[in-house]
Amino acid sequence: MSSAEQNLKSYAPPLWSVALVGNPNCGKTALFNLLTGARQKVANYAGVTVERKAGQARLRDGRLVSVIDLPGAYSLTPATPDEQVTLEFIEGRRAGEAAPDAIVAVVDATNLRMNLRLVLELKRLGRPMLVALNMADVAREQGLVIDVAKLSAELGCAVVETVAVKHDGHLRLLAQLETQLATASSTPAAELHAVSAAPAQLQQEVRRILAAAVVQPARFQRFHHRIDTWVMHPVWGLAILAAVLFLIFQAVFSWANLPMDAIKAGMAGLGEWVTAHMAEGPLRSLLVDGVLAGAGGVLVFLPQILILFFFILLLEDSGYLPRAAFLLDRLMGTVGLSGRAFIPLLSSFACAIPGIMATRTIANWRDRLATIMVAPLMTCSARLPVYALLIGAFVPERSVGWFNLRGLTLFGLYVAGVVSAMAVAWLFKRLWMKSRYQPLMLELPPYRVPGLRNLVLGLAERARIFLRRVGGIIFALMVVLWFLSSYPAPPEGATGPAIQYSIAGWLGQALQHVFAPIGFNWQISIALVPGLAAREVAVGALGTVYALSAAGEGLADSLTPVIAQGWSLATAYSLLAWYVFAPQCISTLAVVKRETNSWRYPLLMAAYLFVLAYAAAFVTYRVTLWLGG
Ligand SMILES: Nc1nc2c(ncn2[C@@H]2O[C@H](COP(=O)(O)OP(=O)(O)OP(=O)(O)O)[C@@H](O)[C@H]2O)c(=O)[nH]1
Ligand SMILES: [Mg+2]
Repeated sequence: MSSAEQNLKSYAPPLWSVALVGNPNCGKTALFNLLTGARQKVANYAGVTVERKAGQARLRDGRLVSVIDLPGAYSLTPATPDEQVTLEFIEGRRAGEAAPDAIVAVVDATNLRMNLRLVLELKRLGRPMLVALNMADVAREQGLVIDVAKLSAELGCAVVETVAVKHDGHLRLLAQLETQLATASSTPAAELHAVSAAPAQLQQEVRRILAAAVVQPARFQRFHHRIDTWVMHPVWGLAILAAVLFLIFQAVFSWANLPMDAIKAGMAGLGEWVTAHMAEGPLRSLLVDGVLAGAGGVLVFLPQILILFFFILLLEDSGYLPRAAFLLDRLMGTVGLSGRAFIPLLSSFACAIPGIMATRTIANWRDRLATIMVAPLMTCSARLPVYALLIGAFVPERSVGWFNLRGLTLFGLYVAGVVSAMAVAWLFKRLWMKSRYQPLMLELPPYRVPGLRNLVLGLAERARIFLRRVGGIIFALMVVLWFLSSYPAPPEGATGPAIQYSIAGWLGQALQHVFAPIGFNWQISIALVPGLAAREVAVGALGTVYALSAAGEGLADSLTPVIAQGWSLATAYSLLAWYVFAPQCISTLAVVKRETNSWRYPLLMAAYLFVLAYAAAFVTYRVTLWLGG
């Protein structure tokens, strides 16, 4: 054992730590995932990571190293809140956190001209450093010849090639970390190159290094230029975008039938089995009416959610998204949103929480706030079960020309969310905070064939999150709701279903006064209460409430036919309209509080969304009734 190692042993914890620093979209997170086995989000556009994440990597000799993934930064002069995180962290200025022991500067080997500037800036900090020359595979394909030894000599630190999308693409980096760790305690801070921070001089230095260490291929015609003439065309581009989104919603309905039927049949079978094998009593009712009808009713929507995410992941990894942002920039500019808002808003289709966090890539505070305020109007995946349930019950399975009518309706609901977000943003900027339109500056990544590994991991992650919600918060709320719906038990000689005499029944009747004008019955009114915590709970809650209100015999084995018979079309449409707007997600409000650092904005958000929801449901209900619904 070397003396250096003994030295390290003697001050064992905290672990030796390295931070991954580099330009946006150079593959830091992909590398982080490889090194630590984490599953952080990787996607082909700038600004995916907005928070620092820590993990541990095991070196080949068994020692552990702490690895920190950071948001990408173009330079050490931060322009946006996410870049700020990076700078503060590597300088050790974040409260309660020590600066990393070494920096791994991750660079995109195919874009050294831009990436090396940051490396030179990092170098000036004088900290132990090594360079991971990532995307070595793509560089080789492009015919780029990089003399690693020369580059290392020029930069004055170790340089290793990595391929963050291959399972063994990080081995050289691991080996280098091991070497560096062995000498860590004996190495003084790296010697400083006399490089000035002035941008022009940095650029000159980069050019000099490139000339010495890199042989550019003779004219490389990027194939994405040819695709872009179509995809970014002002007319064809929009048509392609509309077609892509449209196809996704078609697929959500037409592909999901088979697996959904299978899950439904499984749940129904399980319910029958429990009913047959358990004595009648509260426990059986809890299992069948509470858990299976409630949480099981939500589980059915797993296939649709996975299909939606399959497409979102494909789009994210292909490099298409920033291009769509450019296409829509003008449109978004007219309502006062920045083109940079596109990706946060698109992420909000999955869930408003990462969407709101992604607004950290927007430098202008007013633009950022406007984006945060409208993010919950994007249809998050938790609304999908509610939409799907109501559409399944009220919209006939029919095709209109080439299209599936249900898919069409779903598409319409998503469009309603987007259009109202635009309208609210417009009003918001008009009434409250004017800021001038700023043209969009966004890096266009090269197109990439989406990696299977990333896709599979991403889907597994979504499934895990959904199942955890079903098994966690949804399950817990269902049990509470079952309890509230079953007790107190009905008095002797009561005739109606037991739930009418319970606490929940009583609550539902009271709330119905508020909701009657928009056409909600007492069952819906009850379901909205636990649905406040998380949207899809409302579906489970309806399952439980209806299972318990079907007195005795007619146990609702599936919710769809029950509501198809019991509700008017006007009620169903009104509930859909309510769901397009209502702020039924406590976690979203909590994140808004955190990101804006004040209670003012989440409260304002909740208020305006409730008013909007009530108004929209009211109008929808009245108009549908008037039309004879
Ligand atoms: N072919 C190839 N693709 C890579 C490699 N490393 C990363 N990618 C892809 O590059 C894209 C960006 O990867 P990320 O890991 O999200 O990049 P990042 O540096 O964390 O980006 P930000 O978080 O936005 O700063 C993804 O589409 C990855 O699949 C590589 O070595 N080779
Ligand atoms: Mg990242």
